[in-house]
Amino acid sequence: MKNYTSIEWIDANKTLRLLDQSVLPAKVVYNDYTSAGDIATAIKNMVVRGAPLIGVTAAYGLVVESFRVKAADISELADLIEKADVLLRATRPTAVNLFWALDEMKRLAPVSKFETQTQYKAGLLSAAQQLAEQDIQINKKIAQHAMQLMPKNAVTFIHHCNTGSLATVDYGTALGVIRMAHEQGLATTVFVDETRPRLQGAKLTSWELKQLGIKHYLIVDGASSSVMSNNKVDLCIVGCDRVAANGDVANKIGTCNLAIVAKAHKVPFFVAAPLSTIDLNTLCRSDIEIEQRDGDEVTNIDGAQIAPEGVLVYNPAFDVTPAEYISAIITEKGIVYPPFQENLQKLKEA
Ligand SMILES: CSC[C@@H](O)[C@@H](O)C(=O)COP(=O)(O)O
Repeated sequence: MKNYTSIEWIDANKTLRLLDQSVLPAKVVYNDYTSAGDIATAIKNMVVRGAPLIGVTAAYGLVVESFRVKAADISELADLIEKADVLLRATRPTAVNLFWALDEMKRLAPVSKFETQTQYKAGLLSAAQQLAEQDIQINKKIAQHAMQLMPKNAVTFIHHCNTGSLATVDYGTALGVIRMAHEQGLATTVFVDETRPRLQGAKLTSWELKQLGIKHYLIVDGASSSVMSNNKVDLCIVGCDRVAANGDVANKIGTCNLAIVAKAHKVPFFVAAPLSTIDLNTLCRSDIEIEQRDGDEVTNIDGAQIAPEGVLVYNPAFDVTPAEYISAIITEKGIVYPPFQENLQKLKEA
């Protein structure tokens, strides 16, 4: 299997290399970035996407900016990094990993810790590298914990959006679970929601599963009830962009529909989430800002208009699945079951 890296630091020219996810699977294109402004645009335009990858990319946004700008002294450099931080925070509002990663950069590499600009830049780089490396280890731990939820010999999943190597630094969260099930020898089948309007399932998840050699069927989002009626589906598994303190889960639009259908068919519904996605400061679903995106995403597919000119479009990029539809949340520290309010708090404190 060829491994396409979603993100790579090129130290020789202080450049961040990102796989352009907006043109996959038709083209495999890497773009190099040397400014926080261009990285902010890449996040906004979904050249990179997926909550954990957005966070790590933003962290590197500060790093490239530190090498790009010319500051008179370390305090001026810190001001310029702060401006970049503000710019990066304004890109996508729902995935809490973005804010978490930028907060982590301040915690791991506070300017007060350094005397020179050179030291500060090296500190920012090392912090971003730490976040990137840790993401891979966390994903593998999530998958390891999830293995206890798998049936013995064969497993059939329904998966929504893309949560694989492309949505993370590597391995993936929900797709990492699927990948580990396959690696451990279970006969693995995945029904892949195409995930309108951006088609992350059709374009990205099928692409990843194909490279991993995992059997999968691409389905339209509305097919999940039919699939659950006519096939033995063991479980639904999704990633997420933010888990509120009460266990409500924000994820790609359509996740809540899938969860409701799963409950009606008595199919367990699991969420794979690193601790960085659990935000105890967000109390419940009404506290989560849902990103609204351009109507063109709905009226056009790959540049071809499919709806009448001027049609009104409502295009929320995410929905929130109420906690009562979620069987468990799988984290790197273990599996959290209801009551989520109490158990998420305990997990974060442990
Ligand atoms: C491990 S990725 C988890 C989520 O970020 C993923 O399910 C998702 O909703 C991605 O949305 P996207 O709009 O493609 O960034």
